[in-house]
Amino acid sequence: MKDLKIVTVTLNPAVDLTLNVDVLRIGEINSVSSMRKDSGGKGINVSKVIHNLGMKTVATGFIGGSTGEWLQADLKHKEIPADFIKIAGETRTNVKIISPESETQCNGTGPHPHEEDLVRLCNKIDQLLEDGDALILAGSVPGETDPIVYRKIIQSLRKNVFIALDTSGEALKESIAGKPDLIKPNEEELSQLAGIELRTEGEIVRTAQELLAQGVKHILVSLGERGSLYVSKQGAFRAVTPKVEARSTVGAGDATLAGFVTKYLSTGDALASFVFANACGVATVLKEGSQVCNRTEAEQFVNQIVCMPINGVSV
Ligand SMILES: Nc1ncnc2c1ncn2[C@@H]1O[C@H](COP(=O)(O)OP(=O)(O)O)[C@@H](O)[C@H]1O
Ligand SMILES: O=P(O)(O)OC[C@H]1O[C@](O)(COP(=O)(O)O)[C@@H](O)[C@@H]1O
Repeated sequence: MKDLKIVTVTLNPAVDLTLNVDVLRIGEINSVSSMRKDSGGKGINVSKVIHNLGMKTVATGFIGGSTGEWLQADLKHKEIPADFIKIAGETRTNVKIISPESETQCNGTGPHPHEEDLVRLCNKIDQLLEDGDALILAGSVPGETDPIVYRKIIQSLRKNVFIALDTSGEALKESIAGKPDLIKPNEEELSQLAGIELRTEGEIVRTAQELLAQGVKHILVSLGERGSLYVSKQGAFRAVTPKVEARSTVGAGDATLAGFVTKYLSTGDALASFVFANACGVATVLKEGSQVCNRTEAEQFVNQIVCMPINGVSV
């Protein structure tokens, strides 16, 4: 069989600076007990997981300035294939403050690409992909960039590939018409897309079914420590994850997406992919900072994920 590959696109990468504090007091001087610096941004994290799972991946997108250089060097050190486009401006730094009670995130805006940078990116994606591969578009849209950007990228594709999208707000809304094969919103992102607060499992499933009608084939809604929901033509399913002592949930959504697409591309089994996705998510919350799971860590959780069909969806 051909060696399939997953290309990830991060329009707005970040260096994640994680500060661990024993107590966080807003408006006061806080002591940092430990800190770490990781390369981050959604597509980049997805590529890290795919690489750890043993599948071929290439990370692309936009980087800028010395922060971008650091990020690229870090990926090189981790032997993760990367092929980024340099743009003007400085790649952002996202600060995560973790205390025993809370996780606070301060994320930057990031430099925005010009129209010609986008053309270069679309050409690069086309060069990197072959028929049968997968493309994962993940993360926020930088600065003043038009939120239609992901739809434009999808529409520029000349290869027959599986397309997964993980973004939020206007960018998610504008991308649905591009008919990505899979989306992975969390509960809040799906509520924003629906324009109402989704309070019950039934409401989430019904919203997902409306998206199916609009051409999205797989909807994976992550619910943090409550696991996730999966909706496709096969039906609606719930996965419950085991209770663990989370060190940092940063990157858990990215690991979930990577787990699903990696398994789905190699097996075509959507439910096994859904279970594996959750196993990757749980295994990642046990890691400090923006570190992600490897295959052994994820596989340890597969048998502990309880996956069941959702029958008789109630409001
Ligand atoms: N505290 C937790 N305990 C166990 N599993 C978790 C926890 N937080 C997240 N997960 C797992 O990781 C997945 C993705 O996490 P989530 O926080 O929903 O993603 P996102 O970062 O995109 O909002 C969840 O669906 C679940 O499987
Ligand atoms: O692109 P966005 O939505 O601003 O998010 C960027 C942040 O998301 C992360 O990729 C983590 O994402 P998840 O916690 O959703 O998996 C961080 O590495 C990064 O700082």
